[in-house]
Amino acid sequence: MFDYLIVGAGFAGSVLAERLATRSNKKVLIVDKRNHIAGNAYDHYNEDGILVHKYGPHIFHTNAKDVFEYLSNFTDWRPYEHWVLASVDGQHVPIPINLDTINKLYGTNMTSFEVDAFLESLAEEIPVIKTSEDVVVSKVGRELYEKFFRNYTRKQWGLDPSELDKSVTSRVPTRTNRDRRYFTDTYQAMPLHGYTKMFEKMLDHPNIKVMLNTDYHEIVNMIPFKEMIFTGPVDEYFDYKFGKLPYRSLEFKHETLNKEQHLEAPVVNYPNEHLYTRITEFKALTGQTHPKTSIVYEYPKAEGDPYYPIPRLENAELYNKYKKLADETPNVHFVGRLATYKYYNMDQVVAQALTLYKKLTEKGEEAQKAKKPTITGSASIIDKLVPRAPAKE
Ligand SMILES: O=c1ccn([C@@H]2O[C@H](COP(=O)(O)OP(=O)(O)O[C@H]3O[C@@H]([C@H](O)CO)[C@H](O)[C@H]3O)[C@@H](O)[C@H]2O)c(=O)[nH]1
Repeated sequence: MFDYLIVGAGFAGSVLAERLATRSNKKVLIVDKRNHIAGNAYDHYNEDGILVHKYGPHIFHTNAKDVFEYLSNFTDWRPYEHWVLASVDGQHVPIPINLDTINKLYGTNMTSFEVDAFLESLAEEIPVIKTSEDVVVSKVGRELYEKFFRNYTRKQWGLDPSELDKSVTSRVPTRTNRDRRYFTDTYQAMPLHGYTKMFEKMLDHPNIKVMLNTDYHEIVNMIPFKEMIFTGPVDEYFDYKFGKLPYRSLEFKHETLNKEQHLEAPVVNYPNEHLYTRITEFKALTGQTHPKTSIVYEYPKAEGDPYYPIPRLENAELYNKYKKLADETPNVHFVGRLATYKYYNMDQVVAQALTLYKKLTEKGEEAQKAKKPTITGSASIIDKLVPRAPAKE
């Protein structure tokens, strides 16, 4: 009998497996359809010996000290601050838009103050910011919106930014200084030996059994367990009872080139050219030295493995119906990007999983308390006399 069946060995499932097994001494079975752990963060050495991210670039960044410290139990880190160029008007310029972007694009030599005023002169007044178009147009105006955001977003999501929630393009700031970083979080780093090695360490415990190449439907009625943690698409779990939740998928075209470096930046975005959105050069992220280099092109598509929940009102309304059902389903816990239909970054998924772990242990402790005899009161006396040992790491 397993205490928990965990469906999905990505961040959400693996964090919970690790906590439940090592902190609460629970017996855990974690299953994954794919032939590997680590979910979409899976990385591996390709046939030329270059470390690549099979499912596109994964760059760790967080402001949450507890999340960073938690993951640091399983990996050392390589400090890495991500930066990106966008191919616009035949030039490669920094994105997020900053002082250098504007000067390069317009052939000017403006100061920070001047760029600030320039952007303000372009910005449109939008009383209530609702959509991803509003976010950008209200900060930098329509021309820059069209150069950098409109077509990229159409490619990436199959929707116009005016049809997407403001949260999508709000992920990319606008700056009037020369800061070229994609993220400004306190902790920005890549796992020194890669994500898969970090996951291997998380799941390396006698209480955890890992079953790969397994759809949970194949085993759910054969293997006894007490509770389930589900990290797959929530609509799939409920057999699409209310209809399909839309997800955006990606196709990755990996290539290895016979030269040391290919791109000017770790990632180059292509808002207005090509069918792909961006190219990533992995050695720039991992710091690996190698005479060849590996890159990946990302082609967004509607069908295929679900990668991105699509943030817009009608989808949130449909998800809420599934959420209600999920909340009413006893002994099944839904967590992660697909199961809670949230466009979360890796650190947010880890935080969500740690929060669920806390909730599960509190629930367990309450159940234990409820089982205690009520008439003798001896347990509480013992509790007072014998201080509890601190929980082991
Ligand atoms: O040039 C651009 C860039 C972005 N957009 C629009 O903004 C949306 C959010 O962008 P981003 O946060 O980069 O999206 P994504 O989920 O793909 O980010 C992950 O990729 C890496 C890294 O950023 C790669 O450089 C990182 O690990 C993740 O955060 C985007 O969907 C567009 O709608 C735009 O229009 N033009």
